[in-house]
Parts: sequence; C-alpha cells; structure tokens
Amino acid sequence: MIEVNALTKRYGDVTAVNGLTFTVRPGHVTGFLGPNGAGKSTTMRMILGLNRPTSGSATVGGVPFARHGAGLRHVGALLDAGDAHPGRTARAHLSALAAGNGLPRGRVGEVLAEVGLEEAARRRVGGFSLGMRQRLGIAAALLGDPPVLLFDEPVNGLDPEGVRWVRGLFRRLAGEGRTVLVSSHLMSEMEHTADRLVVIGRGELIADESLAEFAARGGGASVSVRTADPAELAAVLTQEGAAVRRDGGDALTVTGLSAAHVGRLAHERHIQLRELAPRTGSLEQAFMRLTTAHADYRATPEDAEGVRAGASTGEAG
Ligand SMILES: Nc1ncnc2c1ncn2[C@@H]1O[C@H](COP(=O)(O)OP(=O)(O)OP(=O)(O)O)[C@@H](O)[C@H]1O
Repeated sequence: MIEVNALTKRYGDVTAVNGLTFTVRPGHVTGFLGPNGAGKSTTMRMILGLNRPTSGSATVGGVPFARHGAGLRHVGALLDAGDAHPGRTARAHLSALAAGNGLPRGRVGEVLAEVGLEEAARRRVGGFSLGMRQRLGIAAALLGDPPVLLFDEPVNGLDPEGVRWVRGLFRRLAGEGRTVLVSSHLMSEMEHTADRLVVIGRGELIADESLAEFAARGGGASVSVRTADPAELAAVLTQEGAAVRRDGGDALTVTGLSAAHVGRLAHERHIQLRELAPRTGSLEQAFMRLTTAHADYRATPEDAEGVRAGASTGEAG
C-alpha cells in the first residue's frame, strides 16, 4: 500500500505537486495519469524518498521509504531507464544492485530471464536500445521480489510485443497481491493495463477511482439495444425521456436511461429484446475533458510537437 498525504513540492515559484492525497492499494494495477508536467515523476520521486516534500508525506506499507532498510526488498521502481552505467554489462549492473541490497546472486539470472534479456546479459548497457534499457530497469525493480512496485512511463521505447509483455507482467504482479503504480501521460496506454486510476493535473488530484467510474465522467455513457420491434421500443423510450438513435436494422443506442430501466420498460410492453448492453463513456473523452484545464503544455499550431517543460528530475535533496 502506498499512502500519499497532502503532499506538496515547490521549486521556487513552480508548484510541481500541490496538496496531493491518494492511496494505492495492493492487488491492483493503478494507472498514474496526467498531462506532461502534471507532477507524476515528482510525486514518484517523493514516494521513493529521492525528493524531499515541501510539506505533506508519503509512506509505503505505513513507513516512509527512507526508513526501509534494504530498499529493493520493499519497493521496486523504474524511474529513469538511463540510470545504469553505460560501461557495465546488464548482469554486472544487476549484480551490483543485488549485492548492495543483500539479495541472493541467483535473483540476477531469474530477473534477466523474466524480462527477456538473458541473451544480452553480457553486453554493455551503453549499447542497449531504449526498449532494452526499459527491460533492464524493470528487471532491477523486480530484483528484490518487492510487494510494492512503481514504474514511471515504462512503455516508452517498447515495441508492440514489449508493450503486450509489460501489460501482462503488471497484471500478474497485481494478481499476486502486490501494489503496482504505473505512470503515463497517455490514457490509451492505461486503458488496457490499469484497473484503477489516479489522475492529476498541475500537481492536483483530479480523480482516484476505477476505470469505469472515470469513463462515466466523460459523459456519453449509453445502452446498446437490439430488439424485434425497434420502432415501438424507440417510441416507448423517447416517451420516458431517453434520447434514442436508430442504428439501422434492429439496433438502437439509448442515452439517459440505465440498461435496467430499458429492460424493465421493454418487459412491461412485451417488446422482445435480443441484446441489452451498457456502454461506458470513452476514457479518452473523460481524460481530455477533465485534464484540459490542467494541462501546462499544449501544442499550438506554431509548436505542433508540444513543449516538454525544461524539467530536470535530477534533484537529489
Ligand atoms: N528539479 C526541478 N526543478 C524545477 N522544476 C521542476 C523540477 N522537477 C520538476 N519540475 C517542474 O515540476 C513540474 C512537474 O514535473 P514532473 O516531471 O513531475 O511532471 P510529469 O507529470 O512527470 O511530466 P511528464 O509526463 O512530462 O514526464 C513541471 O512544471 C516541471 O517543470
């Protein structure tokens, strides 16, 4: 369990994180989402004791991270894929981490196999692709077999097979009862990975809920119906105050009534239903709607690539 309590971080005039409170529970993959510059990395660094909060606190398993001895046994983290020394081999990098944390050497081979880097174990990290460095960072996070794992933008640089693999890995880790927090600035990445979301913008909490709850906030929740008598059902539902769209054939899309309500009305009027399915609103829609007001850096026509803030996360204090 990770508990973040009224966490605030200021860099001079910039408030990177502002009074953030949320809990990340075991047994779930929790997506940590926000536009560029929202404060995700800063928050993760404070959870890991790498940045000191201006105020507030963060604990892992009820204890500030810094007070955990042999840190890798308690928390595994992928923060920056580039943090392995380029002159070291993958195996040497992991062996040094294992030794520093009092972990058995045998774990090195196990995690190399787990992330698919066995073949590259004796190559220098300097020659690794970004995707390989991400895999190495994930191997380091897994080394201590920790109950809590944090991954900052882990999908960066992975190919489609790698993305599929990493999603499966996160789900397995959560399935084993671990606490898994994964950051991204893209909802599309989280949609198939996370089952809960913590969404922030400009350092402030926007949402802390399940994917379904978040999607419902985007509006557009509807009910799909197929029926033997679409014209009759459309009339009944419209009379009840719903908006009904005829989708051709026997299909209708209904907004403004729950699936249960549609089912009950059809039953009362003896209208046969062939399908009745609630559809949640789009996650992407909800994300855009709720974070637009909180986005620091947005593309303009002159700057179509958008601006990555001059953010350096190199602070160690
Ligand atoms: N060391 C620092 N010194 C000054 N400002 C900083 C520092 N680190 C972060 N910031 C600022 O804090 C804010 C939050 O940055 P942070 O990197 O935490 O955001 P993020 O959500 O991880 O963004 P991204 O998705 O772009 O990685 C930004 O405005 C950034 O410029």
